[in-house]
Amino acid sequence: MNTSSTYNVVIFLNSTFYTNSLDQIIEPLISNQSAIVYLFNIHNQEKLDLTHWEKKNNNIKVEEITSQFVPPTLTEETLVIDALFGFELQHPLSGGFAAVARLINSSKSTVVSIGAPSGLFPEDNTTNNLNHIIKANYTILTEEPPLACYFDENQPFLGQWNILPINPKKEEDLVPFTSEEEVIDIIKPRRRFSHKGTYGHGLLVAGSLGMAGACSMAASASLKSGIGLLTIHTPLCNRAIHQVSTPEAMVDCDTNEICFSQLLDTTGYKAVAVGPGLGLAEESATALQHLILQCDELGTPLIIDADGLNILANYPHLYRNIKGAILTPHPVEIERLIGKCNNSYIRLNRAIEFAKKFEVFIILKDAYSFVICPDGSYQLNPTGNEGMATGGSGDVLTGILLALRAQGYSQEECIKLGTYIHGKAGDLAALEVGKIGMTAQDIIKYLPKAWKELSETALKYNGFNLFSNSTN
Ligand SMILES: NC(=O)C1=CN([C@@H]2O[C@H](COP(=O)(O)OP(=O)(O)OC[C@H]3O[C@@H](n4cnc5c(N)ncnc54)[C@H](O)[C@@H]3O)[C@@H](O)[C@H]2O)[C@@H](O)CC1
Ligand SMILES: Nc1ncnc2c1ncn2[C@@H]1O[C@H](COP(=O)(O)OP(=O)(O)O)[C@@H](O)[C@H]1O
Ligand SMILES: [K+]
Repeated sequence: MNTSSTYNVVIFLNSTFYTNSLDQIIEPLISNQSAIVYLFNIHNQEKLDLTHWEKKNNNIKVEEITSQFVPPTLTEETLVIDALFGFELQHPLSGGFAAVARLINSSKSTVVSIGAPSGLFPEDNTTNNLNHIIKANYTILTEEPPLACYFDENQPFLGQWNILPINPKKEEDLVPFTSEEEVIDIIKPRRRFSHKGTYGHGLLVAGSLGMAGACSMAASASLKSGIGLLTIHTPLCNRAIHQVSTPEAMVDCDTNEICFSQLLDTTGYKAVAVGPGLGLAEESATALQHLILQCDELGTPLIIDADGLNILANYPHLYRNIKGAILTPHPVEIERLIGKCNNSYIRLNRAIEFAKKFEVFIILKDAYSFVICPDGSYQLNPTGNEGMATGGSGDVLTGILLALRAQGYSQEECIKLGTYIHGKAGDLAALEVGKIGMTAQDIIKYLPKAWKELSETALKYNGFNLFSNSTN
């Protein structure tokens, strides 16, 4: 047998593999280079005969593997094509296939997986053997991505992935994403004869000594998302900061110099958001419990973020008092509520269980954020980018959500529209200033443009639902 070190391209091909990929993907990848195909004609399957293909391309040699095979030498220069398994696997790779995965993973070759990095399951990889999944540099998906593609821990297997939908999925099998059509149906126009009272008075309870910024960014984001009136409740030490940074907002100072401590009356507020930069002081924990009970009793729409969630996690008996609230945890914050999770799939499912059990709405924030409703349904948010991985981005989202709840949007409308516009503003910021240099303040800066573009699209495509949906 030839040693493969003489070949530029080494292909591991399974006979069950969708054969369209041969001419549509594999041939163009090989181009005119010398290539060897290790063809695994799997038991019980119809045999794949590549004799004709081999004859047509004289740079390609096909070697059928029936039992043992001498593993090829894979060098830094070799291009490895993994065309063994797509996303249909239900058991970890074993035997010879596991050995191939280990061989490829220990090499320095560039690896292109087709269909899936062989060995990866489409959703739940909890029972998988992670050492037996091929680590690709690039994956060419032959159908729309399953859930596993949106989880952080699977990216080392997938590498950079792209979709070439040779095998398009049925609508009902697609991972659900919030669409632009959906959000333009949600967004409401501003009435010509409206006033600040029309768009709600929101209360932002945020900030502490050293974290005026979190409060300030949430406040600015609210103000740039259409809120009618905004009151900031914050410790005394930050009063001057907010009066200067957001003069449009009123500042209601806590009696405590450095942290949130007062028992608040939420009467008169259309919505309350609590948490950004709040800190974890004991006084704040007491005041937060009171605030949660108040909102529950008065039915005040509530958004809980950041340290609000961190404090809440210490008082599980209060979970039954947050019915109808919106929670906006990042992965570390949600685990304080639902316990440590071994992977993103478990985390998502436990978050869904939590949403169902306590009838709350959750935005599980990450590179792809999940918006989860109490009926257990969820959607992924399609907007946003890695430039948003910077302190304060989440505080901006909280501000947006407060503005939307104050304006009367329902929780479901609010989480879908809010995450969408947050990511869109981030995308506009990235377009203008780039992903490295952008900050949370740039997301705020581009919020008005994001709202403008989305409103114009809404007006163009559905006349803004002027008659069915407007605030009056
Ligand atoms: N300028 C300011 O005043 C700022 C204040 N902040 C406030 O600081 C307080 C603490 O919040 P933190 O979130 O920093 O602290 P946490 O202790 O909740 O979480 C911090 C850890 O979570 C990790 N993490 C975050 N997102 C993750 C993801 N998607 N996947 C995996 N790991 C992830 C981070 O790497 C970090 O190690 C909050 O009240 C927050 O509002 C922050 O928002 C940053 C800016
Ligand atoms: N890589 C990324 N791609 C898209 N969005 C991101 C990315 N990283 C962070 N984000 C978004 O930025 C926000 C970060 O929130 P969070 O972690 O609470 O930040 P902070 O506490 O600093 O305000 C979330 O909305 C998250 O979805
Ligand atoms: K594959």
